[in-house]
Amino acid sequence: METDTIAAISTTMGEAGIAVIRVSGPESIAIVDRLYKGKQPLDAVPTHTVHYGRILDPAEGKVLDEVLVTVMRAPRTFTREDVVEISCHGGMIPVQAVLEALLASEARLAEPGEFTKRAFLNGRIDLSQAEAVMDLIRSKTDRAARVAVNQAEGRLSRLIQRLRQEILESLAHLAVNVDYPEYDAEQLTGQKMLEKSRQVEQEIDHLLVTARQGKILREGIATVIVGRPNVGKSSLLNALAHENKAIVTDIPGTTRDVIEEYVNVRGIPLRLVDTAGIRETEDLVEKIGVERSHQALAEADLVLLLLNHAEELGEDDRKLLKLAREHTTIVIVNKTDLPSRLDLEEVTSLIGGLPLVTTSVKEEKGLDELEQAIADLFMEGRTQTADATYVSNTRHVHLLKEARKHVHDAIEGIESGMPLDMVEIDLKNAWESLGEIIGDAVAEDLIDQIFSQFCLGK
Ligand SMILES: Nc1nc2c(c(=O)[nH]1)N(C=O)[C@@H](CNc1ccc(C(=O)N[C@@H](CCC(=O)O)C(=O)O)cc1)CN2
Ligand SMILES: Nc1nc2c(ncn2[C@@H]2O[C@H](COP(=O)(O)OP(=O)(O)OP(=O)(O)O)[C@@H](O)[C@H]2O)c(=O)[nH]1
Ligand SMILES: [K+]
Ligand SMILES: [Mg+2]
Repeated sequence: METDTIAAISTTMGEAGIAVIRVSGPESIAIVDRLYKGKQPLDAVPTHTVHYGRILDPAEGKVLDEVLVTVMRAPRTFTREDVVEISCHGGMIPVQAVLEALLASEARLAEPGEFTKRAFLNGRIDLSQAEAVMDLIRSKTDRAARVAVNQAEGRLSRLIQRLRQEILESLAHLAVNVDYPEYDAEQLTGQKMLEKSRQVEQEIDHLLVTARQGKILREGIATVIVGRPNVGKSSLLNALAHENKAIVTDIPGTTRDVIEEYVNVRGIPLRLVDTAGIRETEDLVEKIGVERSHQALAEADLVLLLLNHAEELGEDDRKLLKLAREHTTIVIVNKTDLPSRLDLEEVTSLIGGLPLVTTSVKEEKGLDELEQAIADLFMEGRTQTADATYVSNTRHVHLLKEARKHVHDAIEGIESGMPLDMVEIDLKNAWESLGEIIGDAVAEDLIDQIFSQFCLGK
């Protein structure tokens, strides 16, 4: 149990309607009470009640802010410690002044994530739930937020606990077998362990399948728009972003550098990159832009390759098409509002099996089809249920893979007739790897590292 009392501003810095300072720890009520002037002292009020009053400068007695104070006594609080929240008028001066008065009065400034860390250390939530709180703050789409909320409420934790329980049951069979060999023949024990282990392996596999989608939900799909100058790349970025983010002109070579924008396509976050049109060029600035385009292409998860419906296929197009076939690419024939000069048959033969969409960004045609093509590629055609349990955290994915390997070793061990006490080691290892996901017996420095990634006041 921590003994010091921590305080931090828990709302966004800057001008706002109100700002909340959170104080947690054994002295939180006493510390705030020394600065607070209201109808009654805070140590006399019932728990989970809100009180109007003023915060005074302890030295000079001048009013720092008019506030509402919420008093919540342990253990029914966010941290399971005594918590006091002070709602100040928004605006940095009064909030900072109140915080400074608290710090001058025995409270310590909280480290990033320290409130949530205390909730974890005091056993209110486990590690994967704490990590989900952070994911929730950072989520960029509704769907990502929903996944994080589910995880914060302990859905992944319960699944992991169930898997660990299944492994424990296998181990228990073994223990019975060792203690009372006449009770259960070794072969029968092996058979039961095999069944259970296969089941666990399958469930871990299920979870790992969700990991790819989980990563997409968290980080977004690195998507690059490429194509010859003037095919409409920047126009497409603007259309997908529903905003004029990139400069569009009829002059080829308008985009000189890489432009990045987060867009949300049917709940899938794309980290969309507009690039300089790719062509052989002598212009130095443009040349650098073109090189960056090539680099963006190399790093992309998804390539949107634009061709011009109103122009014949050029050498640059052919080169790009060849490159694109090495990536996950959607070929887009743009400017279909203009008369056709593009040989679509040739395009079809050059792109192999790549999906092809025709658009007129100018007339806002074909954009739905494009969005559908993107969704098809990345949601693998499956409808997303809101209640699916996703793994989205790289630390969790790594540990699940580790656990899967141990379980697999156990299965192979049983199948090849290895002594069961050897198999026992593999299963114990699997049990431990799974335990690390929920923070069972993880090293202190890892915990510090995880929580330090949180924002201040969380
Ligand atoms: N003002 C304020 N709003 C907030 C938070 C906060 O700390 N303060 N939260 C902070 O992130 C989130 C809400 N999360 C919370 C989670 C648990 C408890 C809590 O007190 N849990 C106790 C009591 C539950 C009960 O009474 O039923 C517990 O679980 O023991 C409070 C907030 C979002 N909004
Ligand atoms: N007719 C027609 N014009 C379009 C369409 N899409 C874009 N344009 C026009 O084509 C011109 C070039 O568009 P941009 O979006 O700047 O093209 P870009 O590929 O980003 O060009 P660079 O950055 O110069 O490589 C602009 O005048 C756009 O208005 C379309 O579907 N039909
Ligand atoms: K242009
Ligand atoms: Mg452009």
